[in-house]
Amino acid sequence: MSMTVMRPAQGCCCHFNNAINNCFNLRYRRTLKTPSLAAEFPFVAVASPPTRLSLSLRRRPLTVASSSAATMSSSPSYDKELAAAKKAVSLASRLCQKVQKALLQSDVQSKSDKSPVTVADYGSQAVVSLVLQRELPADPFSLVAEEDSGDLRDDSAQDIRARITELVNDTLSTDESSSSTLSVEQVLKAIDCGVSEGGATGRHWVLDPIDGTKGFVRGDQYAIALGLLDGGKVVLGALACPNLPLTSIAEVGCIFFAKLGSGTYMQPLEGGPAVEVHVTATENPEEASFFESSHVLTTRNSSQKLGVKAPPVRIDSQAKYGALSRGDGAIYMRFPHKGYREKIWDHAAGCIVVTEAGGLVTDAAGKDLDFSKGRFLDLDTGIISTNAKLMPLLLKAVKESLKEGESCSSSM
Ligand SMILES: Nc1ncnc2c1ncn2[C@@H]1O[C@H](COP(=O)(O)O)[C@@H](OP(=O)(O)O)[C@H]1O
Ligand SMILES: [Mg+2]
Repeated sequence: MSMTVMRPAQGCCCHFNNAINNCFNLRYRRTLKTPSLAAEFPFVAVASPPTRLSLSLRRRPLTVASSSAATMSSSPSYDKELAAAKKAVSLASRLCQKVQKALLQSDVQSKSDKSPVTVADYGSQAVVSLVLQRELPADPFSLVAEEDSGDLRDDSAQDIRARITELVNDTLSTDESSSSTLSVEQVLKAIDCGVSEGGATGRHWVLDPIDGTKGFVRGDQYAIALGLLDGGKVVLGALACPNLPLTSIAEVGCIFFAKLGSGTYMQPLEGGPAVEVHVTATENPEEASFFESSHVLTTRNSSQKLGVKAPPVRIDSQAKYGALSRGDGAIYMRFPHKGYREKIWDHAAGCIVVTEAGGLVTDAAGKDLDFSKGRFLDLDTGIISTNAKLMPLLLKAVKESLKEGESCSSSM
């Protein structure tokens, strides 16, 4: 099946860009609570006939492929791994959506009560671990992931263990290949598979079971991010963004997936045709909108030096990489406080999703991210991402800013 995706005009004025940014900020926030926001964005195109998708604000035609065509045109290796990864993050998303919905509907939930996010974090990790092992039984299994079951084994965590186990069993029962009901111990063991150190040799799955926990708790953006390292390189990624609008604000929930050398595709989380996506082709910094974390604030100086006029679009999690890969914005900058060590699960899936869509992801020195050094990224200050045309300008602006001493952003 072939379709046309509309991309935004490249020559729009800064004023328009500011409007876009403001709308993006709204569009990416609280999609779960206020799906009716669609009415507020008349320029956000809604896909009407099933054979034609319109990506909001885009004018450049793109190649679009159904998921089967996408698979056929890709390289033969890692096909089954990608299929397993997509299934794993999709099922984990279901678990997270269930917990988030209950969390947001609960009037009595105290803001300081971390248990819903804890339950979803562990549950998501267990589901991904179990699905990967079940789908790829012949492969040695190594998982580098954020959580371990240490705290859950405490006597006081009995209820939470039971709740996680129930959620994992409920979620897996929605998949036809699931058979037996798992015990608490089996679920804890699945979580503990995530202790791998990764490294430069062999294959290692890299998982953030809920990236953007702050966004998750607020009802905003979060992601289930899964990548596969082979020989220290990210060779595939599946990035589920349950609250990210798809083609219109009314349709929420996307999965981005990419395999080395095969491009990046976006698909509705609930299933449907996959669309090949590309980063924006804009060359003009004045037209560029940029993303930053909701709580790791980027240096203003760099964007000002670059000539970016639009205010930053703040969203949580690697949903930023997904949005960048489909050209929603042009730049992502991340400058954590001095001494902060970036973890590989916060960037592995997002990185390949952007690079396969034609973008670049580097540290502040312009070096590719190195995922071969274990659980942490070994990098120069910060992470920046944009298209190939803007990257030299962005690197120059960042270097000048760093030289002037504005090396660190504030963390909220
Ligand atoms: N002060 C800080 N500086 C940099 N990164 C931080 C941070 N505090 C938390 N993080 C990381 O940033 C991730 C969220 O990314 P973002 O800021 O883009 O939403 C968090 O992932 P989790 O939410 O999985 O813990 C966490 O790993
Ligand atoms: Mg994270």
